[in-house]
Amino acid sequence: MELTTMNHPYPIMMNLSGRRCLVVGGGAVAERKVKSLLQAGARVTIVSTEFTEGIIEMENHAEVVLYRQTFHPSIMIDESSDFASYILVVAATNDAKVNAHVHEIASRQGQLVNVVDQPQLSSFIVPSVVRRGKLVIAVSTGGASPSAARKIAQELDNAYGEEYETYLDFLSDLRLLIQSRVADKQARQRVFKEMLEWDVLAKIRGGTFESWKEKLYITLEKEPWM
Ligand SMILES: C[C@@]1(CC(=O)O)C2=NC(=C\c3[nH]c(c(CCC(=O)O)c3CC(=O)O)Cc3[nH]c(c(CC(=O)O)c3CCC(=O)O)/C=C3\N/C(=C\2)[C@@H](CCC(=O)O)[C@]3(C)CC(=O)O)/[C@H]1CCC(=O)O
Ligand SMILES: NC(=O)c1ccc[n+]([C@@H]2O[C@H](COP(=O)([O-])OP(=O)(O)OC[C@H]3O[C@@H](n4cnc5c(N)ncnc54)[C@H](O)[C@@H]3O)[C@@H](O)[C@H]2O)c1
Repeated sequence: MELTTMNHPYPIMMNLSGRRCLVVGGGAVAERKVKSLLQAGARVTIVSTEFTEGIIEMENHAEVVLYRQTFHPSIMIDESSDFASYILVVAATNDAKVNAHVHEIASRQGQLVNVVDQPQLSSFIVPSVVRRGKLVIAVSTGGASPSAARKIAQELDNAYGEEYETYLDFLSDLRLLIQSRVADKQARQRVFKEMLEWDVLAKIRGGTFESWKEKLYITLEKEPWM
């Protein structure tokens, strides 16, 4: 049997902060997609005949709007309505025809669309994700086995501890400092590589990181930087 999902997916990290997204359907799958959209800072409108308890609780969230109604194309087409201008659409009902209809309208309008029961129609699929502050690890099987994607992500979840959040914040701050102080591109890149060899993670785990960082910054202040 041939795999009908994506053979060459293009992985991207999208900035959805403040962007409007539409989820059609209010079951367990819709709830999972809404949660991940909210984590990304999106504003989410959910249209469904019924909602899970979890989605109803989300109504208190400032970025969530619920409409209890049957899907109708005007929801997505009518420019004057509250529903227009979604950057991203998720078709998550348990009715394949409705999901296909949502897909058809979204595609016609050039919107990105995820169809939860027909991956072959989707312009994007959702990976399993592990987050440690600025570090985001996304695992996808291109739809071949969502449960395998989840299992692999759980393995990575165990392998990459909480210390990675502090570590990435440190690398990010230091990188900005070096970018502002070291004019020579090659010299900058040497320092970036060298930074990765310092055993910072062990220092974070061992509780000596803050005092070490303080000393490092004092030393760096004295550096001639060229
Ligand atoms: C990663 C994750 C993200 C998320 O949903 O947020 C996600 N599915 C997750 C879990 C999961 N989904 C399913 C099971 C049951 C076991 C099983 O069937 O394996 C489990 C396991 C579980 O629940 O533990 C069933 C299932 N999933 C899809 C179909 C339809 C089809 O294949 O036709 C069916 C069959 C429905 C049926 O037959 O009735 C389709 C998709 N699911 C995807 C993503 C996309 C491909 C991802 C990839 O492979 O890269 C894709 C293509 C579209 C999309 O949804 O974007 C999330 C883990 C979140 C986490 O990490 O916690
Ligand atoms: N992508 C995935 O990760 C994944 C995982 C499991 C299942 N699925 C598929 O996703 C589908 C949805 O799963 P679920 O567990 O959330 O189903 P569910 O039955 O719990 O929820 C379906 C929701 O769709 C709403 N709905 C149905 N018809 C509608 C309409 N015409 N207009 C508006 N709302 C409508 C219902 O009110 C309900 O809230 C399943 O049919 C299954 O095929 C996908």
